[in-house]
Amino acid sequence: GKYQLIYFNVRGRGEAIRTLLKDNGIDYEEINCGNNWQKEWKPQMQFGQTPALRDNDFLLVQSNAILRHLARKHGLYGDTEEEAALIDMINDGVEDLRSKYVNLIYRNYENGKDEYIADLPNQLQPFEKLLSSNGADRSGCCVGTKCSFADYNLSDLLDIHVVLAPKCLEDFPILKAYYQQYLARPGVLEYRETEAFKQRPINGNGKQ
Ligand SMILES: N[C@@H](CCC(=O)N[C@@H](CS(=O)(=O)O)C(=O)NCC(=O)O)C(=O)O
Repeated sequence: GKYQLIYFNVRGRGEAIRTLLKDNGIDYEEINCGNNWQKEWKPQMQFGQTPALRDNDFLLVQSNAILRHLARKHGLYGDTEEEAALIDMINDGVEDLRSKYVNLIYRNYENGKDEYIADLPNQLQPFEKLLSSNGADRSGCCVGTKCSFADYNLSDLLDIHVVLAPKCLEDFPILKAYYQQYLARPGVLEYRETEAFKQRPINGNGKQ
């Protein structure tokens, strides 16, 4: 049956999942759990949190576990064990920066934004270096020559940081080209032109 993505109407930790599904032509149903979160949805979730993916009668939470589950099922996890390990490594690096971003947005935006943006080059440099060794600026793939789930997560991370700090990729030509390759993917381009994408806030508190 069809997958169901259960999340709030925000990009947040769901957008990499949505873009992976859309770009790979994988049909899914979007369920907005914001309407009755506390009573109906939160109690069903293993950690009381969302996003969640329902795969028939299998319910999975944790955004990175969802990305990996879809990657295993749909061939988006590299071609060798080493590639899979590098994809995991990069995705974990994305998670580290995403967690810092989430903390800024929800707990320290007014006082922490300038310092966060000043430190952003230090956070992006490792990705620039990692992607400079395999032609990711041309292929759009952070590992090997085929897109993986980490590409959707890393590209979404760059996407939300370009909103926060528009010039943040100016000193990172590889990352900038890699991000442009992502935006030019037919499936991504098409999805980003939908009203569903355009009207969806990045975060739940209106800050970006
Ligand atoms: N580690 C989890 C974090 C999930 C999480 O923090 N979810 C938030 C929503 S969001 O921050 O991802 O937008 C949530 O369910 N909050 C509601 C609640 O905790 O009751 C993941 O990666 O999925």
